[in-house]
Amino acid sequence: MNPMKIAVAGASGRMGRMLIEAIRNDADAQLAGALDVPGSIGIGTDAAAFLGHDSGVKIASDFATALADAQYLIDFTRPEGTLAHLEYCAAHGIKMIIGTTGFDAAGKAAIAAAAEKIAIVFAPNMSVGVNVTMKLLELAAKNFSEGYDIEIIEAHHRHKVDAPSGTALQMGEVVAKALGRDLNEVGVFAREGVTGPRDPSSIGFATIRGGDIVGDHTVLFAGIGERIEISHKSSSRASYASGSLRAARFLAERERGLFDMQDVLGLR
Ligand SMILES: NC(=O)C1=CN([C@@H]2O[C@H](COP(=O)(O)OP(=O)(O)OC[C@H]3O[C@@H](n4cnc5c(N)ncnc54)[C@H](OP(=O)(O)O)[C@@H]3O)[C@@H](O)[C@H]2O)C=CC1
Ligand SMILES: O=C(O)C1=N[C@H](C(=O)O)C[C@H](O)C1
Repeated sequence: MNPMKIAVAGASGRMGRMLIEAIRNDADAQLAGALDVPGSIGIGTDAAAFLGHDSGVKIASDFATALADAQYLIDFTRPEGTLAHLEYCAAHGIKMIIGTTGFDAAGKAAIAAAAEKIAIVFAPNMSVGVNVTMKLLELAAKNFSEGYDIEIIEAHHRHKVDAPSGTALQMGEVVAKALGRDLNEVGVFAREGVTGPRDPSSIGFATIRGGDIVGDHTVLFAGIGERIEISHKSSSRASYASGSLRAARFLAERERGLFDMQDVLGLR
């Protein structure tokens, strides 16, 4: 098999760098482009310079240069960036792996519309562990439908800009769906002052931001006389990068359509 020609958006970011390192270590993948915003610190430098390596790929800010040789774009940036890249990729037949979080409904609809033209994997968490945890949550929620209060607690590093995390929201959606509830109706995202007693159908969210926490998620099922906690903790971003490359391999045979990591991992 020829190596997959992969460009990375947000090349100077935490995930961008992790992806460039993962591509370098994967015999099936080749770094084919590196994209970042105008004015970003790495523009014009070699994309693998932080590894002390010369990849021959310079970080560029214009899409035509950065994506000229790319078959795939892996995008971990910001919603507005991803949506601009999406338009270009859909017009030029470049498949996308989207890890960015924090989209509103219109952004998600734009991704779904683009997937009629190109193949896309879009998931708030690319790690195998988190995606298996989603299945555990489905099972747990079905068995704790009465008498258990459900709260989702997530913790991330001080630089994270969106809350709750995309993963926490997906966990809430999985649990709500298993219980026949709508997260838009039962999600509680803030509590302060005299809140009154807890609505038993609610799903609460709590967010912690600090230091260099990579990403912790816990779903708490609190009953009378017992508590069940299902937790996942990331200690490195490597699992997100390896999951992204697995997603690219999954897209190799697909021309169009919207997929997530449950599809990639055969968990659906
Ligand atoms: N799905 C998953 O498994 C995971 C998802 N994420 C998500 O990925 C995203 C990025 O996370 P992280 O790498 O930590 O963030 P960083 O801030 O470290 O990196 C973001 C990168 O995107 C660039 N960028 C910023 N704004 C724009 C824009 N408008 N258009 C294009 N590029 C832009 C930044 O450039 P500059 O530095 O110059 O501003 C930077 O290179 C977040 O949404 C996060 O939640 C993170 C980890 C795992
Ligand atoms: O910003 C991060 O770091 C992470 N973001 C993703 C999210 O919002 O769920 C995934 C992971 O938790 C790390």
